Amino acid sequence: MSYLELKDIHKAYYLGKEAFPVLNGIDLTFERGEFVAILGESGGGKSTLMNIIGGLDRQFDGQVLLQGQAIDHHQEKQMDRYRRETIGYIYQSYNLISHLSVLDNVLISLDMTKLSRSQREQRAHELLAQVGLSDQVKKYPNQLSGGQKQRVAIARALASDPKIIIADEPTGALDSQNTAEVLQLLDQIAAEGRLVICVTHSQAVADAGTRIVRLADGKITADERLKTAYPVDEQAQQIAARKLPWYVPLTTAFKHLKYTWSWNLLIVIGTAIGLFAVMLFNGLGNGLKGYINQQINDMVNPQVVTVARYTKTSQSKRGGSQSNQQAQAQQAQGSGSPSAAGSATATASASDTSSVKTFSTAQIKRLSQLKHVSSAQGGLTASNATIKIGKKDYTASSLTTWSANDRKSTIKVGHQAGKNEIVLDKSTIAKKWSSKNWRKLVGKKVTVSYQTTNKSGKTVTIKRKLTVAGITNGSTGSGANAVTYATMQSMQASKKANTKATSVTVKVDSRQHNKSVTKQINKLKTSGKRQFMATSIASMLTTVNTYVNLATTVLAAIAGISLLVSALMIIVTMFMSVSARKKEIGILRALGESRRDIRRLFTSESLIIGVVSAALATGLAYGIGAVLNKALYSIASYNLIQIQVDNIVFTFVIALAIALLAAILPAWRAARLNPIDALAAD
Ligand SMILES: Nc1ncnc2c1ncn2[C@@H]1O[C@H](COP(=O)(O)OP(=O)(O)OP(=O)(O)O)[C@@H](O)[C@H]1O
Repeated sequence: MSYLELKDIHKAYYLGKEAFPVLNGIDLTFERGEFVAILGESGGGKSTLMNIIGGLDRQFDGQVLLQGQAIDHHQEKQMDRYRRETIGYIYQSYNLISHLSVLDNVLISLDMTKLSRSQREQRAHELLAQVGLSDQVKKYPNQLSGGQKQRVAIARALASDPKIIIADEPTGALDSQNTAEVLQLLDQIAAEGRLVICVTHSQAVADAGTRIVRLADGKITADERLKTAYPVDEQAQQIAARKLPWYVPLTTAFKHLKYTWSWNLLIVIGTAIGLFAVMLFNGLGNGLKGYINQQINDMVNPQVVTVARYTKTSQSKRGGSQSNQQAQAQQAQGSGSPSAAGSATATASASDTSSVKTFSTAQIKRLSQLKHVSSAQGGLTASNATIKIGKKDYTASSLTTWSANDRKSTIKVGHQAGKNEIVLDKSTIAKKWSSKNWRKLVGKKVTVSYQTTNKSGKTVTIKRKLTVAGITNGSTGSGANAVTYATMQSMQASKKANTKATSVTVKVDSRQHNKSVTKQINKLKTSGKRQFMATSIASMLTTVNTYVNLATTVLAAIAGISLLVSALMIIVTMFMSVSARKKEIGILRALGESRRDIRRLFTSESLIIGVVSAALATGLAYGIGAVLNKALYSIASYNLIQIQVDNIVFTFVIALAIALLAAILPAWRAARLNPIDALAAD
């Protein structure tokens, strides 16, 4: 049984339906230790035969048997394995990978062996020393002479310890001295017990071997033995082969990107700009939400639910929408913007504390006993009060009782009102009194008066001298001009007007329960009738946040269009890369890499571009975000751009998704390339 046997090999190339026969029934046997020259004229079919022996060509008739076992050329995986384990190629045009160093060109083949990393490096160095290139390992192929390149190719062909070396015109591009050296190396390789098959049209080269096979018109015309084959040590262990580990295409991709870094940098910058824009808008969304929340929380207590009595008439007149409910509740409590409070006067609060439904003590108690409620406090409101300071009158659109909803932080000077004291609004009262010395109002006595109806329905004027305890700057109007509940009750009582609460401020034990407490209160019924109408700042915040989210998502989506451009850029780059690297693909396939390995190589390149772009985008977003925050701080006293971890994660996920999608087609195309066509590429 011969080591390698060719049985009745026929091969024809087709142009359309027309067949051009190249090999017309080749029968040959080869043994290890032989250095066989296949000699023939140009176009005689030598390379075609080598591609069949080497497992690159699968379209032929006949059989190739290795140690008596027929190789199934239609089984892709078996062929990959055959090339990986058994065959080593040496080409006329060297076919080194230009972006890998001399050492890496040899290591790329060793990566498909089971040797450890250090053993692989050691073997690569030994092989390069064997071909006389110890001092050239760090160079790249374009820094070598032709003879040196061919010696690197020989070292690479031997790396995985294959038993068959196929050399296709290995000396075709070399001068006589390099030719002699390469032939000597090939002879040494045969002497190691390998089968060397060398294609040539030079008789001198053929004479260096142990046997000459002549090929003409697709047939063997002569088979001549010059020397006996070298003896073979059958006991010698072959280095075990393995499939290419997943990380090797990744590192090869990285090396290629590094080699062509200037071009790739442009792609990375282009992609990063799109990602950066999306990230910045998301960061702006976070900042705006945070800012709005902070502003609202500064003015009102988010742990508070404001309750008014439910009235059906107002409900049906106003359509009963939630916003109207809110308006009514706010009106009863005296909150809402100053203008809103003013317009409310025209409808319900003109009747003030007399016609607005009031709360009984039992009702307030009922509210205070609800789940997650820590306290419930009644409040009164009067509209269009007159504040007389000295001899001048000032109009306060509302006078309310200070509640848990009012923030102490809104008191700019002075303190909260105590008994027979009042806090006054800064812009509508204090600053009108004196734009410079408004602070001096604290401690002064003012006369507060307003009209209301008493219990018998008569209009009465309530008047009381109060001391200014502080000045507030609460732009919501609630608590802008406020007294204590007790003070207001005593003022109302002086003219037999209503002293019962027209609103109740309910304090919730934690912010999360705000919504559920609001719901609970709205559902409370007595004799089947709804009693209360609750509203909370938390629901307002939710609405505001929804709008901000919507706006920033739209902005981020617009910025996201640039990501499409990024994706196209990566696709184009990958397609160009595949076209430019056809030869490399052919070399890797000839070395035994599978289609999957080739797919991984190009997908890895795309993914690396994606990850580096996302990293650059993150850096840009943080850098430019910080600059913008500094510039805008004077306006809002808040960092308006807040990039969070989830924004970064989102950016990386998007970048990887784009890179992956962009890589699919080019990587698929690369993997589908016919290795012979790929090797023939310029
Ligand atoms: N892909 C192909 N499609 C069509 N014809 C082809 C193809 N490849 C090779 N041929 C033809 O097959 C014949 C044999 O080519 P092959 O390359 O095997 O010859 P060769 O003996 O190696 O020649 P050379 O010494 O010039 O390299 C030639 O006539 C060539 O034109």
